[in-house]
Amino acid sequence: MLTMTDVIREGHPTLRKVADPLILPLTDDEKKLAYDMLEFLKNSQDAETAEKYDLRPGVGIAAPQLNVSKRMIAVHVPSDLPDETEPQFSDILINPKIISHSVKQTCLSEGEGCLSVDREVEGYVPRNKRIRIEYVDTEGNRQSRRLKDFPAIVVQHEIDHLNGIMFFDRIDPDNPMALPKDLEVLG
Ligand SMILES: CNC(=O)c1cccc(C)c1Nc1nc(N2CCN(c3ccccc3Cl)CC2)nc(N2CSC[C@H]2C(=O)NC)n1
Ligand code: NI
Repeated sequence: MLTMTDVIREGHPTLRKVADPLILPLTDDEKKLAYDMLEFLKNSQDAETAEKYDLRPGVGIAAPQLNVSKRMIAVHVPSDLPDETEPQFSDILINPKIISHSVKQTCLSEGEGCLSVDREVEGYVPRNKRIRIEYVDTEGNRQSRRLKDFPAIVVQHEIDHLNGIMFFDRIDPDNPMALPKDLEVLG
């Protein structure tokens, strides 16, 4: 299983590289990494497992964060409804692409965290409120999804990792709490 020792941190050059597209079909190693990434997220969200293995909770992770410069991300966003067990969005996205997006922007009211960033970075991270993405799943099938709000923020944060972009690159250095017009703060 993956633990925090497998996650590279801010300053590691791989986090600033543009990752390579994956060639299908995935090799067995690539498939195993994909499943391990999704399992990491689920483990990190389970209080007992997270405590036992010292995992930081996350809802998204990108292969470059495991020092694998390939265009693959895993996302596991639980439902925010208490009695709902089905996640809002959970999948492994191979060669994901944002096909289109809303003009409207959004951001998390509490700012963003990242498994590769061991410090609190204040400030709003403006992102598209709605996105349409296309990707290939681990079985090689092309998928198309429309996402909005938190799941959309998470997928944009992880796709940024595939392009060497860190969330704090998107915070206005002069006024981190600046709210661009047409931006709706989430949560
Ligand atoms: C600096 N302030 C903050 O971080 C911040 C501070 C407060 C609130 C938010 C909302 C913040 N922001 C933020 N919180 C998250 N989590 C909330 C807790 N949750 C979680 C925790 C425990 C069990 C299950 C779960 Cl589900 C895990 C996910 N995740 C992200 N991001 C940014 S997009 C990728 C995603 C990611 O997975 N990061 C590791 N940002
Ligand atoms: Ni991150």
